[in-house]
Amino acid sequence: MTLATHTTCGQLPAIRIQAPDGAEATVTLYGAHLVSWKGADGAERLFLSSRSALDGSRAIRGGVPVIFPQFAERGRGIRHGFARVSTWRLEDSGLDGDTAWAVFDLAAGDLPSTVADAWPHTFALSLRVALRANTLQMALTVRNLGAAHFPFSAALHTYHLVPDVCAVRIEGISSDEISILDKLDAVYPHVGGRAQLATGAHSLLLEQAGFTDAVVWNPGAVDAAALPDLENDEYQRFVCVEPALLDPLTLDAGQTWTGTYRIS
Ligand SMILES: O=P(O)(O)OC[C@H]1O[C@H](O)[C@H](O)[C@@H](O)[C@@H]1O
Repeated sequence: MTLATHTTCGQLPAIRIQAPDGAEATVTLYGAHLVSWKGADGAERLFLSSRSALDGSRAIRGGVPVIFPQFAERGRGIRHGFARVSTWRLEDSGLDGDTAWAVFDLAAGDLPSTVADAWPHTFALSLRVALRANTLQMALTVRNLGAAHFPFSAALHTYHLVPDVCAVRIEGISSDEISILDKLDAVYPHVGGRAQLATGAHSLLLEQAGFTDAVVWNPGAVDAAALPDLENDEYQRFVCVEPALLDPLTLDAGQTWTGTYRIS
């Protein structure tokens, strides 16, 4: 049985990962971007904007953008880094017990010279996506294959699909329960690593390790209207709860860092 098959999402080549229990995920090679995740119950768990570019001309709006090596504008490089707008490679895929998985790689040599010149470090990234039943696990690994250290930030900018953002409740990230009345763009440093997201449809356990921080984002009506790749009312259908490593971490030559995000 083939568990990882080639497909497309819009004009983008993608890989569909299917677990024996029916859980499935689709990852575009552009950005190693998880654009769809369905649990074994068949229900979609991720938001994807109906107006997202799906042709490689700009970052995908929705799913799980991989943020590296900088978060937002916290650095001199392109906004949220180059990983989400680079073309990754499917490295391997398989089945561990009931868990289907695939690994995507991006290395310095894959970057166009304009990007590589602006961030001249010998790195390798890998994203492992694994699923079974109603659980998704992502692991982002950064390797320093060069002779000099480099600093980086990273995040898995997850757009959780919700029936109505007003009904969302998040516990475990802040001392107070988080709800979204209008726009929210909040950074929570040094989180404990376990949070509960009540979407209104599901209660999800969010577990992160390696990523020290969390960001919760919803643009609200006004900012959503200014985003060209989001329908005006679509902000009501997602909340981003993002495991993040915001303060740049310095990775010495030969060192490896891994951040994980588990949603169940
Ligand atoms: O529009 P993007 O570049 O994808 O960024 C989307 C959002 O990402 C993060 O959540 C930031 O905290 C927000 O400030 C930002 O607006």
